[in-house]
Formats: sequence, C-alpha cells, structure tokens
Amino acid sequence: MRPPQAIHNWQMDQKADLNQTEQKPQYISAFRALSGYIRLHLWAFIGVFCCTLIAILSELLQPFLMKIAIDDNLLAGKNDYKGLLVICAIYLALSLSSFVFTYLQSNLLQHIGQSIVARIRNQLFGHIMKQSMRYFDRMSSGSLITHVSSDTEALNQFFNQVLLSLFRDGLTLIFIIVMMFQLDTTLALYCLILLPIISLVAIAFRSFMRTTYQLARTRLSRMVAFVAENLSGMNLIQVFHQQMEQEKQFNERNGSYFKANIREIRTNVVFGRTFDILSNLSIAFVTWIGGSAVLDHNLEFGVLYAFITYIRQFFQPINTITQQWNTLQSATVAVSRIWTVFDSKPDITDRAEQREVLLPEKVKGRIDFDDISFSYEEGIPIIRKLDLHIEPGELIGVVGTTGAGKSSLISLLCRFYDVKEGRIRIDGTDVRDIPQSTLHRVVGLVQQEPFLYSGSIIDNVRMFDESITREEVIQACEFVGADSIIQKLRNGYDTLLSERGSGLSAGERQMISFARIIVFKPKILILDEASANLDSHTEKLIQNALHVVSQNRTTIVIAHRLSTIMQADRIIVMSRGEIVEQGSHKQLLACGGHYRELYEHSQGHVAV
Ligand SMILES: Nc1ncnc2c1ncn2[C@@H]1O[C@H](COP(=O)(O)OP(=O)(O)OP(=O)(O)O)[C@@H](O)[C@H]1O
Repeated sequence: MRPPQAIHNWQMDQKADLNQTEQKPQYISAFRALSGYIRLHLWAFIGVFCCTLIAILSELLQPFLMKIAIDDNLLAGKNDYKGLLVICAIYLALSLSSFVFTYLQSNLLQHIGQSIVARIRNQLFGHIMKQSMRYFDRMSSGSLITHVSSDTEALNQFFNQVLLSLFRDGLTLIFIIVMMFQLDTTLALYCLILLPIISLVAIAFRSFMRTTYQLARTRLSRMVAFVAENLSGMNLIQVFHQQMEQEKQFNERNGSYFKANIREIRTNVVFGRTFDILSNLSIAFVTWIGGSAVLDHNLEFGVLYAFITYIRQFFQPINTITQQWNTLQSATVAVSRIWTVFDSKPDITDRAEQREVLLPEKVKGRIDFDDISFSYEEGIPIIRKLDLHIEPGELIGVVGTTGAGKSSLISLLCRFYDVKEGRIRIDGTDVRDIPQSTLHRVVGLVQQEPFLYSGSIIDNVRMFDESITREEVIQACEFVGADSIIQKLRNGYDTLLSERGSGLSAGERQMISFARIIVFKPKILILDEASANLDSHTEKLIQNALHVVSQNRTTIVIAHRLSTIMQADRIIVMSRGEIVEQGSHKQLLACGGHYRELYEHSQGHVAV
C-alpha cells in the first residue's frame, strides 16, 4: 500500500514554507490561546512578578543611594564616616538582593515556560496521533514535524525571552520614569522630550529588522528543505551522478543565507550603536541642562549624578524590548500555526452511542462489502458500487492493474477512510458501529512496506506490549518461519533495528509482520504483498508463512505475484474501482479475460 502522504510531500513542504512567510501575527488571539496555560501557573507568575519588582527596585535604588551619599554626606561636610559606611552596606545589600531576585525570577519563568511548552508539545503530538488518514493526506510530514519541534521552540523563546523582557524591561522603564520625577520634575520633563525621538527610531528599526529577520529565516528554511530533500533522495543523486550539481545548488543557497545573516547582524549592530549615540546625546543634554542648574545652585550635584545613571539605564530596556520584537512575532505566528492543528477534528470517530457489539474473540470473520462507493476527492470516484461477500475463513486474492483501487478497498475495511455510499460489515455489524480499538484487534494488516520501529526484534513483534512474553514471540516467529532469518542476524532476537528496519529487506520485514499477526491473533488478515522482487527463497518463506497464518482466518491478499494466490479460494480481479472478474485460478484462466491477460504477463515475468 502506497503511503498516501508521501505523494505530494515536497510540493506541500513548499506550500507550507510559503504559508510560513505569508502568515501575519495575530497578537490578541495568540495571547488568548496561551492564557489558559498561563492561568494554570498563575501563582508562579505572581511569584515572578514579585521577584522582578524586588530585583528592579534593588537595582534602581542604587543611584538614589549614591545621590544621598553625595548630597547628604560628602557635600554636606558632615564627616559622617558611620553614615557613609551604612550607605555602602545598604548599596551592597541592594546589589545582592538584585542578584538573588533576578536569579529567582528568571529560574521561575524558565520553569513555567518549559512546563507550558512541554505540555503543549505533548498535547500536540497526542492530537496529531488521533487524526485520520485524510488529515495526513493533506498535511506534509515535514510541516507536522515543524509544528512539534520549531513552533513549540518559538513558544519557548516567547516565555524565556519576550515575556521576561516585557516583565523586567517594561517595569524598569516605568520605575526609572517614576524615580526621575521623584528626583526633579523639570529635568524629568526635559528627558521625556527625548521619548518621541527614541520611539521613532525604535519603530523605524523595528520594521527594518523584521524584514532582515524574515529574509534570514526564509533562506534558512529553504536551505534546510534542500538538505532534507537531498538526504531522502540520496540514492537517486548517486545513480545520476548529481553530487556536483547539488553541491553547486547548496552553495548558492548557503551563500544567500550567509548574506541575509550578515545583513541581519549589520542591522542589529547599527540599531545598537544608534541607541548608544542617542544615549550619549541624552547624557550630554542632561549634563548641560542639569550642570547649568547645579552651577546656578538650583540642583544638587547628587541628583544630577543619579539622573545621568538613570539615563544610561533608560536605553537598555528599550533596546532589549525592540530586539525582542522579532521573537514575539515568530512566537505569535507559531501559536496560530499550532492552534490550526489543534482545531482540526478527526473525521473518523467512534459513534457516541456505540456499544461493544462485537467481541473480538467471538468474531467468525465474515466480511460484506455492500455496494460501496468511495472517492478521496469529490468527483473522482475510486471505488464504484462494489459488492463483495467473503465467508469466514476464506482466502481471497485481489489482483488488478496499478491504481485499480485494491489498497483503497483495504483502507476502507480498516476504516482509515469511510465509504461514501453502501456499507462494510464484519459478521453483520457495520464497521462504523465497531469501536476503532475493537476493529483493529479484529483486522490485522501486513503492509507492503511493514513499519518497524527502532528497537529489538522482540519488541517489534510484540509492539512493545510487555504482557506478551519473549517465548511467545519466539514461538510465533518459529511458527511463521521467520526464525531462520532472525537467527542469522548479529544478535538474533535482540538485534536492534535501525529506523524503519532499514537493515532488513522488504521480504524480511514482512516475515516479522507475519509473526506480529500470530501474536495478536486477529480474526481477519490482510496482506498487501511486497511488490519488490523477492529472491525465490524469501518468496517461498512468505508463501509458507501465509499458508500457516491464514489457517482459521479470513484472509485477503493483494497480490503482485500471481504465484502467491493461485491456491486462493477465490480471486477477485479489479479494474477502475470495480470487480470485473472473480473465481478460482482455473475458472478465471478458462474465462480468457483480464485475469488470463495478467497471468500471461506474469509468465513473461512482468509484475502485476
Ligand atoms: N491518499 C490518496 N489521496 C488521493 N488519491 C489517492 C490516495 N491513495 C490512492 N489514491 C488514488 O486512488 C487510486 C487507487 O489507488 P490504490 O492505491 O487503491 O490502487 P492500487 O490498486 O492499490 O494500486 P497499486 O497496485 O499501484 O498499489 C489511484 O488513482 C491513486 O492515485
């Protein structure tokens, strides 16, 4: 069976990429989406707020303390050494407090952020797992991986950078302004004149930085997509000697990413330095205005000193908040992308009023396809009015040309999709009335490309179900004849398979799936035969395995080699979603129709 989502992966990745750049951030809905999670950690957030408050106050009181030391002690000529010592001690205590509470605040916020992101990641994965096949036809695996990895990472940055900055820098700004007004209203008002200029510069840079940031991200994702595509098509590249060509294309993409990065860095540096210049201009301005006031004895020197320190501190938070803008934007886009996934509902669900109408151990295995019709897309029929009735224990072979609808028929029986018209019944019960967990215990599937997980052979046969013993697994493998294959592997049953069982041939993987069937004992077995040419030894092993596994089971075999199903009780010949012939091998040969044609092709060693 062809994995449906593989068809348009590349094209869809491109689409996903375009969507990523086109999507506009929607701040309010993003905050609304996250608010439920934030509420769960409300007390911790209040803790962060308090720590931030104490840390900022500790920091901002230091210049004020210096002002007291200068004006009330040093310049007052009191020679109060003890008072000076007390001020120094308080200064140190404030520094310590600032250090401790900044540490607590950022640790607490990191902890909240990581917990929220871990929870969202879990929910997202769980949600994706519940989707039906139609969803995976629409979504590329690449974009789903992006949602679970990069998008949740963007959220992580939101909590650890943006939120931290909004808390800390926002409050710092407010407190600096309050302290300035506290010290001297006139001088504070002069400083506020600077605010519109600072804001204009920040806004101008923000849009410029957004463009350079997005350019760099788009070029990075194009480069990553290129690498991923090349890795998956490596054999093709090597067969066609395309290494040099691909290297050239990679160099181009890498070069343009490099340029975009340099542009982004340059913009950031220019922005940072512009702020430095603005900060120095402000200091010069305040020194001139404040200094004149000091000379005229209208202002105390300590106040001027504190003002200059506050001006220096004033620019830092504005700078940081502006720099966080891009992170805020990508986090907002990530939230809307994640919530689009959360919004999708599986179209195959258990009916609410479902009762356990079918007991898996009591199933006899009768299957009825009652005049079923089906299409993946509206207006393109794949199965048309197909009527087929299979007796318990029957072995049915299904043959037909490529695209005839054989795999689709099986997908409908497994309820990966629902029929458009008609119904499919198992022992008289409509599959839509059978809970999916029961249905999948009744119907066992050995796929054309069986999926093996990273893990040992034992775990792959028992699907990590620890209640199935090692002995049962070994017995099952011996029963289907997979034992001889497994014994040849380096560590026998404990051999660790790499991702998707890539160390084994298609035939060997199918043999392991046969053992799964024995272990899980489904009453109905579907085999989508491996279409790859198998060596005669493995082919014989598979035929023997099929023979033993099909005993006392209703078995449907989608055959790519007629030799597999010549002994079947009945052979169904499909063409364009319809059954065009059915009967035994001999009867169909005698008819001289489609089957005979297929048989003659196969005798000429052409795959069916
Ligand atoms: N997920 C899908 N989305 C849209 N169309 C699909 C999907 N899967 C299959 N099709 C289309 O449905 C038709 C029947 O496909 P199906 O895989 O059932 O044929 P098949 O007889 O099993 O072919 P093969 O022997 O090559 O596996 C084909 O035209 C195919 O392109």
